Amino acid sequence: HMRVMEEMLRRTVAPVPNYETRDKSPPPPDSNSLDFMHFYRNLGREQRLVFVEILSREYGVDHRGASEMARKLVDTQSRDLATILQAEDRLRYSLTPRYRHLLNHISRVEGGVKFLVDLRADVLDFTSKVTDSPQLRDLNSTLKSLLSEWFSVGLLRLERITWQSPCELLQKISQYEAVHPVRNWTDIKRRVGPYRRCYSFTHASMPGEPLVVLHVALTQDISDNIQSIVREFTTLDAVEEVEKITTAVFYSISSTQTGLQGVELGNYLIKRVVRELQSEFPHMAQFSSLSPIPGFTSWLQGFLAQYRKEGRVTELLSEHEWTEVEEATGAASGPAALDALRALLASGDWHRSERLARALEPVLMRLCAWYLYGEKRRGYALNPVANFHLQNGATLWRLNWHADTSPRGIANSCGIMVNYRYFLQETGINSRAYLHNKVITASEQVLSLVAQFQKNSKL
Ligand SMILES: CC(C)(COP(=O)(O)OP(=O)(O)O)[C@@H](O)C(=O)NCCC(N)=O
Repeated sequence: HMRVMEEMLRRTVAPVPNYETRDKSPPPPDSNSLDFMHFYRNLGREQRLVFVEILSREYGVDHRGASEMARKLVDTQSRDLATILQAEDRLRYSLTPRYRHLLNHISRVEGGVKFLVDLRADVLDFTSKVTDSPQLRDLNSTLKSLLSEWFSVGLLRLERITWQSPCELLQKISQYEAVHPVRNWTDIKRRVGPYRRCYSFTHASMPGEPLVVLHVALTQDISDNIQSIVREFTTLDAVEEVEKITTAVFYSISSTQTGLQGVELGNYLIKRVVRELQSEFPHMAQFSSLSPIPGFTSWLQGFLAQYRKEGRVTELLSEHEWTEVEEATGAASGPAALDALRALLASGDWHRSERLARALEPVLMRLCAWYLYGEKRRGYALNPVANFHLQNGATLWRLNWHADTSPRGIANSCGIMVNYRYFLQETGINSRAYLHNKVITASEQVLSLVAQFQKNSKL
């Protein structure tokens, strides 16, 4: 197969036109791109990896040519500006990988942009799982830079999905819903019904394909639980009373194209929807997410195990809290009580006991505040949803106990949900503070929960 692949690449990846005639040379025939796409689509996963490795290795930058241009540029430093600019442009041209010309040609044929989105999804998959080849990383960054230009916010179209949208679009929206799964027609009808909005970004190169989907609830205050949004049986044909709409609650966002990861579509969509809602409801004053906290329970299990191993069991809960846990579980004190607690958290059973839930609320709330505010990965919030909203400039605003009482909500995050609030005048400052200085903007409620955690763990 290698020979067939190499033959296909030789035939379809046109040589780089030389610098002097680069603007005059005719583009290669569309058939080159179409043959390349057709060949690639018929390869299995392993073969695709081999194919893109050859593409990235043999059809990248001509390193010798680039270093030659670099030397020439150094030699022209004493010359006039026009000569220097010319030498710089030659160097720039020599640093363009040969496959970038191919990717540009592919983007111009029917279905080419969608092909490149899917190609990047494969490359991301390979670089994250299989190989760490620097050339493959270069191919990924070339694809990402091209896609970021083509999918820039000015070229995206905002679409509102309603009950009158085509069935196939409503079905896609239901299937893409990654945060609170849609179970049936009534579900999706509610999500696009009264006091709800559903928006997506689409792009001319991928007609009918929602690239990222945002679900919004229109309310009178910032929701503190998801049941009132996805469960409550509001009459599906109610007429919206504008005076009841002062707040927008973003309760689900999902991007649908893996290959567009890093293009920040979700961030752009939230900002665009805020503007859309402000024009529909000029008096709208509050914008916030109601977000899950995926990973909190499993993080907590590891955290408790760590404290048990270090014999610091008493530090996590106060005397009184341990007593409550021991009485509610009948466990002995110390490590045995901690093991009982971990077993309860693993099963979610604690949630059925009113008394135990009341005893655990302060403990789990301050541990969750610490998880969101204090736990980091490379300096940024460990929790991916927190990281996403904080990058957008949102404020870590409020933790909500008993916010998602579904089995999934209890299992994933002990039923706790969080509001990342968008104070529109501050998102720019907050985003820069977070991205440049890793500063998390948090509310008094969150900071006091974090302080309680820190006080306890210094006991
Ligand atoms: C949260 C999402 C929408 C952010 O996407 P986006 O703004 O495009 O960020 P990025 O992928 O460009 O970094 C995306 O990461 C996603 O779909 N996550 C899974 C569902 C969820 N909301 O956590």
